[in-house]
Amino acid sequence: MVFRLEGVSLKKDGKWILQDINWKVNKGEHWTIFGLNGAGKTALLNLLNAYEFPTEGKMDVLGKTFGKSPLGENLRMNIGMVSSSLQQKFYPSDSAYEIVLSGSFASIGLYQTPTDEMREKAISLLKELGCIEYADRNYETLSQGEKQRVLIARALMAEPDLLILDEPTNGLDFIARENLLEAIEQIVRRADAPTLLYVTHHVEEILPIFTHTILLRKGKIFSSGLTREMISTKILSSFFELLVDIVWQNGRPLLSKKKTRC
Ligand SMILES: Nc1ncnc2c1ncn2[C@@H]1O[C@H](COP(=O)(O)OP(=O)(O)OP(=O)(O)O)[C@@H](O)[C@H]1O
Repeated sequence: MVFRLEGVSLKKDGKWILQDINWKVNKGEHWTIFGLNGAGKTALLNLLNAYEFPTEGKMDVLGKTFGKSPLGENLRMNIGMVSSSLQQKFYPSDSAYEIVLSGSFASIGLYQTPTDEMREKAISLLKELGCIEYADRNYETLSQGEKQRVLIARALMAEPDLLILDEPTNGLDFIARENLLEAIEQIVRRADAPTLLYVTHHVEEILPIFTHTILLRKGKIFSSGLTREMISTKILSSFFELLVDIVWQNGRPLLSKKKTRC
């Protein structure tokens, strides 16, 4: 088991942000968290990263029970996180290579001396994620898509058990998005592949590697299970409260609004 939430609810400033979340993720599964704006996706990630604690319910993440073992940094060393808010935190003059290396120490900036092994690993990850040609370029000069690849390589440096990709395609054009999705698909082919958690509000980004999907709406689980069952015309029409159509093409779902007759 990678993590389990049982009856988890989160209240902030008097408002229930998440309610009665029951969710179990097993090794070998890769999940998408699909929800509209304000559904509670970020709140859920903050719980998994132990930045927040549940107001009610029980949580086990990577063998640590919330409320029993010391969490925080300890847990976060095993969770890789890539998000647009993280993108802003790096020093603009650090090179892509230095940023990837800093993943070994889970630090923003490089303050410790990396070993030869770390350096080799960083170069190999830069190659794997297709960023070797801009490895020496300053972070600030990289495009949005290039930055995301570098941050994924950085997250993989620490060999996390769980890799969370929080809307990684934000701001990418079609080609950059598809290239990034291809790189994400390659991650699960690694011998030490982490469990992937992919957060999105775009159905078409749900790749065939994502075996399971959780549909989150208004702080509650609307439905969860096998992606092929969740991403259907019937379930999504009910989820959106709007008649939609899902067509599968090349293993990917395409969403459109159903035409209603006048
Ligand atoms: N401190 C707070 N006090 C009151 N409401 C809050 C607080 N923090 C978050 N919320 C509300 O909780 C809901 C869920 O927020 P969250 O950021 O988790 O949504 P999200 O699914 O990540 O949305 P988005 O896709 O837009 O990023 C939102 O309605 C948000 O306004």
